[in-house]
Amino acid sequence: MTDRTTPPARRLLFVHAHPDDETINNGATMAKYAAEGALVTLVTCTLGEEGEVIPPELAHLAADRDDTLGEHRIGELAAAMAELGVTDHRFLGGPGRYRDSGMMGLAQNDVPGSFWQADLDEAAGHLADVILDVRPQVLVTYDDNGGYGHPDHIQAHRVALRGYELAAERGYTVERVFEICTPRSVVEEGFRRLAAAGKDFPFPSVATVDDVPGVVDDALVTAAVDGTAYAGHKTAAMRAHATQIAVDGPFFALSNDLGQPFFSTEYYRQVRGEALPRGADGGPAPDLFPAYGASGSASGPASGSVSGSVSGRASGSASGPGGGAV
Ligand SMILES: CC(=O)N[C@H]1[C@@H](O[C@@H]2[C@H](O)[C@H](O)[C@@H](O)[C@H](O)[C@H]2O)O[C@H](CO)[C@@H](O)[C@@H]1O
Ligand SMILES: [Zn+2]
Repeated sequence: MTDRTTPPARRLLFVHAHPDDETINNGATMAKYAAEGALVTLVTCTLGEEGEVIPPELAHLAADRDDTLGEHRIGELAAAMAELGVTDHRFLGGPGRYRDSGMMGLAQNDVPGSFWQADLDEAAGHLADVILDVRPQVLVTYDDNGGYGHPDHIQAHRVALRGYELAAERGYTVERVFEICTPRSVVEEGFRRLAAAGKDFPFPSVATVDDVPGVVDDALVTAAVDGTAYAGHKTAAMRAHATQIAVDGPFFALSNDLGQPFFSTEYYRQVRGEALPRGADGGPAPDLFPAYGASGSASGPASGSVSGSVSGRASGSASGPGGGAV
């Protein structure tokens, strides 16, 4: 239980699959809100035990060697959170409760105790406990494909939306739920920037737009959080996840060595709650909380709300439990 006599006015909950996803997807957003005095809570669903290992000197940590990568990534995550100024980070059901399921289609998907095999309501119940403890106004997770079809990302989405429902049944409704996304125009510009780097590009191979998770048409983007001022914090936090991420200038690569552009503005699509007002220019809102202009030009809650049943089956060969609506 969190002892908060007077919790910060603004409280956000991020639900992620592995240590590193929070920084890759929301590092600048988390640093921004933490710096502004909001309570930023991260729930990570696995320890990332099945990940690959970039530094050769740490290769022994891998699941098929010492199988101590999960423990090591707890330390990486703590270091990354320190860089972002995030002090409340938890593992769903406690460290090691749900094991990394590996990439879609691998045998690890079917291992008892893997997150992909989790009982949805049990896992979502753990998240609802956190929601009732923190009482966030904002919840952030992946889209129903987990961004790129990883089983733990898909399951994290399902657990997040089901946890939202269970918390509401227990008396607390999160005001707004957002899915992580990236507008197509931004991704394309990022790859143009990458191509312009030419021979100075630091990685042996280049990712493509299709390698970027959660790309959506620009019109579907609800909020764009400008974290430019926190780009250094995000970069440092990515470096803290040294077994998973290599950073070089404005680019980064995962263990697949596919260089991709780094973004310090991070994007969100609202899927639950009262519709967030558009930005002053009619574009995406600049904040995950409704702004009320000092001029009295209240841009308060727009009319209408966002709802829908969340469903989706994993892409790929594994047919994980808990498929269907959540
Ligand atoms: C960003 C992310 O979700 N990383 C996951 C992912 O890691 C990828 C996986 O090892 C793949 O085989 C590599 O080609 C790719 O470069 C990695 O990013 O899956 C891991 C296993 O489930 C997970 O631990 C890691 O956090
Ligand atoms: Zn992940």
